Amino acid sequence: MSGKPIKDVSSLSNSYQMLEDGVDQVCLDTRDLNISKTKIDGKDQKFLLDAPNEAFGSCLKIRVPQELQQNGKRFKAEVHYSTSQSSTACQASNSHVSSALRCKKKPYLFTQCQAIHARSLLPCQDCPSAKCTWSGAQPQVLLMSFFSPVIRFSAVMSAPSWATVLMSAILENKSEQAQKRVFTWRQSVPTCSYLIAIAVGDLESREISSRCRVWSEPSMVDKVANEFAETEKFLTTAESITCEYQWGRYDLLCLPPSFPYGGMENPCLTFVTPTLLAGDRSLADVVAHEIAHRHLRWTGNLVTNATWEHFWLNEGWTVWLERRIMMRVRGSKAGPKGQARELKYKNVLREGQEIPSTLTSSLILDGSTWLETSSTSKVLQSYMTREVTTETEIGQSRFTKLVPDLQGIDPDDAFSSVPYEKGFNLLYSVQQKVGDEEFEKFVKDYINTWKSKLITSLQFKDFVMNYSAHFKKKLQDFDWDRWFYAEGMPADKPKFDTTLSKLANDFAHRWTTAGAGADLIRLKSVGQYMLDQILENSEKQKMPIAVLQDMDAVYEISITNNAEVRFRWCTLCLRSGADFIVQNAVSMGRMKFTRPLYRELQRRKNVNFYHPICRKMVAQDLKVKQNNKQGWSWLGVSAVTISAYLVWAVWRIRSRKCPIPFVH
Ligand SMILES: CC/C=C\C/C=C\C[C@@H](O)/C=C/C=C/C=C\[C@@H](O)CCCC(=O)O
Ligand SMILES: [Zn+2]
Repeated sequence: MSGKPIKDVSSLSNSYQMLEDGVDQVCLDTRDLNISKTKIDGKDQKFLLDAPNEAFGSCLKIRVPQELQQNGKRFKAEVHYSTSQSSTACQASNSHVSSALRCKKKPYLFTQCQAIHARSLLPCQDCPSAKCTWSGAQPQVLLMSFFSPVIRFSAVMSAPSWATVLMSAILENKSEQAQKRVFTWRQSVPTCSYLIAIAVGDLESREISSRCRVWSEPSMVDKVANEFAETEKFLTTAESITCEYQWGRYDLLCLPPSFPYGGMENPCLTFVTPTLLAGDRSLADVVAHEIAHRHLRWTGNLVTNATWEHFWLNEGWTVWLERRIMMRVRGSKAGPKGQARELKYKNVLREGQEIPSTLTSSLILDGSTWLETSSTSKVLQSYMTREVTTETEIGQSRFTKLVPDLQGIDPDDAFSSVPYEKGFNLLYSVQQKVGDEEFEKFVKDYINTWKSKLITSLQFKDFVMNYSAHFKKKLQDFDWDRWFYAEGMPADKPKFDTTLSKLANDFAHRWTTAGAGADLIRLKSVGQYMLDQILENSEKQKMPIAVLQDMDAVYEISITNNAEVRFRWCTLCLRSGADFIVQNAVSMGRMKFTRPLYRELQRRKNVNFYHPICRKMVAQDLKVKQNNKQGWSWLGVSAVTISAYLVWAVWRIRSRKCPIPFVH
């Protein structure tokens, strides 16, 4: 807690059983760990740490004595180690990380292990195919003991008496000892290393339901409880679509602003970014997404992609279920901002067709426009519509394959919205071909068949094609190879209702060309999509600052609490050179926003605020060399007071009344 991620030496103790003769070493993934000692059955043993590979770290090899090298032999291997400041899994700080939330008082530590960062927290088999359970044992700083083949490890953590330790597990015991608190955790569902998660800080909680509790720093906790008050409703809805929730508790931790993702489906304890705190629950679809991961036994946490190449099976399915949940929860009733929903569901009724998702974020609304127009997919989107031109783009285009080749590649480098949106498109396309009712039944059968198993894309294809004669017939021309292995979107994509997207395009066109007149837009969803379209148009033709001022007068965009809208607005303003907008910047580290804004900003300041994963990826985006320990080597170049992301609030037109709110 003093700047180093995990300060003291931890010991990790694994039990192994030989499954064949002649295995002479135990190999574990590590990255930037300081290994001091290894033991087999309590006796010191030699170990070897491979030279580090940039993407994958170093393999730790512990020598197994000759007498234990036969099939059936059991032994215990121990690793004594400490993490280092370069740990990409951890972000620890004394106070400044939380500053954007004005909770500067206490240190905070949190981890993010997906995809392959667990190895920088503990030596482990850091791949989705290795799962483990864990339970409490002797109190130690961090004791983890693994058993093979279904590995078990125990997690006992101590912290100062003001601090709370949380973990992606069920709390077994909490005790107070001389000026410290000791927490013991149990996870009885076999879980992959990428789902191990820890957070330590000055944390407070509020109960939402008998199985849901939200956590955050004290000054935020009521806001967080209000924003995520629908969590239990999402959970029960997911249960009605699929099956009973398996993980016991569903708690939610709202992290400091530097958390690099929207949400992370850590078992029993979802991690979420504070950028979801819109104040009106309008960004709760991310919570539905994380529930979809964990609630269902199959979309990620119980049925797991066998390797990261099949990541779309985690995320495409999760997006499908997230949208299903939101349809059920928000669809039938008009909410406080009911106009958007009403219009959407009128369209559904009129056309007898489902509009995917709530349209609250950048979505595929239109058969001819897919993917979000912002965020990480900017480059990817361009492949759908035009020829690839630059070398970087050629490098990236391979990741628009649903099943990319990740040989030798750090999964972080391949990450984009492709597995999410293209994956969803594939599933939705199958649904449209076989019919809604048949698909719903298929979903339940799929879950029951594959729960607690690993799955590859080809296994999925076989399962679908052999599911029933009806499926076989309806999908006889389905071009699986094109979906899996070709770049971009296949021509045979699902059809979506385009009413709203046409409306948004029309408004965007009017703002772009005439510079006014879009004042009929009352709907947040359309407004957001409209901004996407304007952004796209503004690549060719900058929006004049006067028009932006007009837009802000009409919609009051610059005071919205909706981070999705704010992000688009900031990008647009920056692109138009309206730098005066960004003087009082508030920093947020969610990569979805940070990376594109950094690309837009091309300015360099406040780097150490950001999470190590975010720093790495942004450094790549900007093609600069990163110095892990001190932030970026180019830090300090800029004299301008601009942090990276959400850049907020100085400028607002006060002289004009805003007749129609953008809907905040
Ligand atoms: C082809 C796919 C390659 C790799 C997949 C595995 C992991 C990628 C790695 O970079 C980690 C991703 C973590 C994601 C966590 C949560 C997301 O759902 C958040 C999405 C973006 C956001 O909303 O901020
Ligand atoms: Zn997900």
